[in-house]
Amino acid sequence: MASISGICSSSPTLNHHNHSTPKRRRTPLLPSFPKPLPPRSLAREAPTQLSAITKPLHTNLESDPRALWLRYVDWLYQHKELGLYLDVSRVGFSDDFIRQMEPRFEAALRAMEELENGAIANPDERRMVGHYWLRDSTRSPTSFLKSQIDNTLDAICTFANDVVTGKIKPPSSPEGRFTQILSVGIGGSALGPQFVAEALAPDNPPLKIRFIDNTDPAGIDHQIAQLGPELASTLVIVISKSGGTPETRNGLLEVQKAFREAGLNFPKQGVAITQENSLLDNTARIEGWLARFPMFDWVGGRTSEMSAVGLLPAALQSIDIKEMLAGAALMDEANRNTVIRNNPAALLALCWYWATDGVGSKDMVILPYKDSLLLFSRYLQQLVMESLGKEFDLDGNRVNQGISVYGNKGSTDQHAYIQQLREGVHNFFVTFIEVLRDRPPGHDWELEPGVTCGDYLFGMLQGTRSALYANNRESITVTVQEVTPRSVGALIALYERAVGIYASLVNINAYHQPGVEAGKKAAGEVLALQKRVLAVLNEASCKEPVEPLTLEEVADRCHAPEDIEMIYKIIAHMAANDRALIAEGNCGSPRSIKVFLGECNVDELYA
Ligand SMILES: O=P(O)(O)OC[C@H]1O[C@H](O)[C@H](O)[C@@H](O)[C@@H]1O
Repeated sequence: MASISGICSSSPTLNHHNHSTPKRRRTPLLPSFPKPLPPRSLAREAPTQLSAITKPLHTNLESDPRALWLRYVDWLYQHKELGLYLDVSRVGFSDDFIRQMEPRFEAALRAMEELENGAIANPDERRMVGHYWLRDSTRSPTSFLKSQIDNTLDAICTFANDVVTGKIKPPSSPEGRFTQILSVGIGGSALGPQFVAEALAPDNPPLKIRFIDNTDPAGIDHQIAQLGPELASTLVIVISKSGGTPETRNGLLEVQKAFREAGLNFPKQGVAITQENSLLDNTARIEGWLARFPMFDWVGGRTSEMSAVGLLPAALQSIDIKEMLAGAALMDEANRNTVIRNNPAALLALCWYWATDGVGSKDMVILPYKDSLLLFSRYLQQLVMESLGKEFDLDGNRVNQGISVYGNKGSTDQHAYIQQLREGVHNFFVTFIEVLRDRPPGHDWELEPGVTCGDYLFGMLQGTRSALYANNRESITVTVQEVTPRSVGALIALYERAVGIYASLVNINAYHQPGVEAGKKAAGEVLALQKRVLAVLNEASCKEPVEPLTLEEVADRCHAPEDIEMIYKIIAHMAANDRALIAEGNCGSPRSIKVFLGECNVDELYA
């Protein structure tokens, strides 16, 4: 047989996929490209259902230093107990704009109040939205929900304490106690714990945390390899609200395989965080895992950091979770204020509306000047974009809402993309996150007369803020004293509420994610098609002599000629992983290839 060339690889392999009955498909898996849209006008139209708000097309930002200082002082929001400030002076909204927005804010704040009182705030899924109750259970609408929250928090504290003190031990570790956490989860079941670990974990936590948040086999292998012999003292926390997310299931199966190969007893080291009676919950119960913690129907994944999802991993790293909850509760209280300028979340939402024309016309760039807040922008990306990125509003009008979020950290980004922010396309507004305390007390020193390392960081932030403003680029600054469990809890609560208020302002449901399903469904169809391709190839490879097939022949025999491009991609992927052989041609010229399987699977043939 001819050898392989191009991007395909050569070694034969066995395949064990089930045979499924081929069905004729109507919709191709790779849709043809839609016609290009006409260029978007600079000022997009406001959503049809809401009365238009007048805003000058080009904002004339205040340039007189004295007037700017007065604007700064006038609008500065301070939360004394949290030591948190919000400066919106470098966003150019006018008094007239605020007057026009006031009725919408009144409605939005009323909607938030109803949500907190237990209204069905997620109408599509007929669900309450209760993440605010997690940090003040007395606000839950029923005593049953209150006891669920309180009992879960108690259970988390007791379990974490028992693990950290070694009362709960891994069965076969020479260390005699758990030393590592391997967290398996994706999206809202990973981003909060990742952000909080990066922000708050001490340098030497009692348990170090690692994450599997993808179905990338090489990434999973890397995490397991890094654990090495410490797998024996690893607590595996599998997190999934639905309990059926494929990536998380795959991560679990891979980890369980590693445990088997190391001769370890997985259930004695496994913890599940999921909704009661989900697939994951049932598996954990039947297999007798070490512990199970609930996720609640009324807490969405992207707002679950203050549930067991975020609190258990944090507590195991000795992060003070009660302080996180206290910070969030204080912020929630402030965000119930009905006067816009005294309500930090409302102020943020106001700035977002102004900066993006209420239609997402500008991106939100998040720039924390603190390494430990590196993952804040990634965390906010899901919170903001999955909540606000919606095709339809609550009245069924097509609005294609959303605000794009990206960012990394300063001053690092000043040596990368800030060039474009200062001088390039004007399609963003910035949020600086400033941390006043540079280092723990007693560690500072002057690396040149009168100047510390932290002074440079401060100077970089202030310099960038001024330079951007001088070029008409708007910015918000959120300032905290220190990165502590309390301030991180407050930051999370601030953005959760700002998203909720903004969603009301633009009349969308912030608490569902219908768009995510389309990709998941399409992925399922690709895998189903792959099984059919394998069955067809297996049949041809079992012939004497073996019958290599062209792509057209595979597509015909799969009864899926319209899916030939996807079939090509499936075959190229299998060939790159030594699971199919290219007999002729190469993957660079798809029409030339003839493909077969290295071995015939007779069982599969008669399955
Ligand atoms: O926690 P899970 O049910 O596994 O869900 C994990 C993630 O999956 C989905 O893709 C949703 O869009 C996310 O909102 C969710 O956080």
